[in-house]
Amino acid sequence: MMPLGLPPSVRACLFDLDGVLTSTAVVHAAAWKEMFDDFLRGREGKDFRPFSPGDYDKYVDGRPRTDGVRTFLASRGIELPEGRPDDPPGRESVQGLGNCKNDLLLEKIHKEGVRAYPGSVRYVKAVRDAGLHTAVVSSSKNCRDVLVAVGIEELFEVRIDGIVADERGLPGKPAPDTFLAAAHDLGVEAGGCAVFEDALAGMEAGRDGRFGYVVGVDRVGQAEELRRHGADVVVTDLAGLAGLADHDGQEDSA
Ligand SMILES: O=P(O)(O)OC[C@H]1O[C@@H](O)[C@H](O)[C@@H](O)[C@@H]1O
Repeated sequence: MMPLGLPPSVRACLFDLDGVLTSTAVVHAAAWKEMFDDFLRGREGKDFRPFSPGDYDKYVDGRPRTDGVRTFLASRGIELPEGRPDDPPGRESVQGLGNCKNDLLLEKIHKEGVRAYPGSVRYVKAVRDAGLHTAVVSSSKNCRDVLVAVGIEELFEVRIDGIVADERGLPGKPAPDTFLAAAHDLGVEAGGCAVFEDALAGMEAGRDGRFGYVVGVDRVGQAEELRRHGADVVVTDLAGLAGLADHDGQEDSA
C-alpha cells in the first residue's frame, strides 16, 4: 500500500461528491424526505408510510434525480407519468416531483450552507501532491455549484456530473458509465483507478466497472452494506485512510 492507503497500481482517484467530499448528502436526504412525505400524505392520507432512511439508502442515494423518483415510487408500487422537464413542482409527474425536491434542496442549501469535509480536502490534496490524477463523479446537477461554493473546484482535473452525463447520454449510477467516462478523460484504465463512494449505488458502479480499488465512505453506519455492495475497504473519513488525522487527532464525522 502507498502512504495514501491505496494499492501501488492506482494512478487516479475518482471521488463522489455528496457525502464523500461535502456534507450535502444529509441535505439531499432531508429534501427527498420532505417531498416524498408530502406526496404520500396527499395520496394515502395521514396514515401514510413515511419515506425512511432505508428507502433513501436503497432507492435514491447516489442515483440521478429522476431515477431516484422512479426507483422509490416503483418500490411502493406507484407509477406516475414522466411529465416534462419544466413541470411545476406541484405536478404529480416524475419530473414534477424531481423539481419539487430540487427547490427544497436549494432552499436548504441556501439556509444551512454547505461545507467540505476537511479530512477529504486534505486527502485530495495529498493525492495530487503524490502525482495522481483526480476527478469528481457525481449524479448531481448541482455538483459544480456546490464545488464552487466550498472552493474546491480546482482540485479536480475532470468533472462528470448529472449535467455532463445528460449531455453525453451516460446512464447514471449504479451503472459504472460515469466513472468509466472520468477514467477515460483522465487517460487511465479502470484498473488503475480508485473509486471513493458513500452510496450503495456508487459501490455497485465501482464493483461493476472493475475499478482497481473501491473505497466505501461510511458517514451513516452502513459499513456492512457498503462491503456487501462492493467496497474493498470502508473508512469513516478519508483522512483516516492516509493517516492524515487533524492536529488534535480527530477525523471528520458527519
Ligand atoms: O438532484 P441533484 O442535485 O441533481 O442530485 C441527484 C442525486 O445526487 C446524488 O449525489 C445524491 O446522492 C442524491 O441524493 C441526489 O438525488
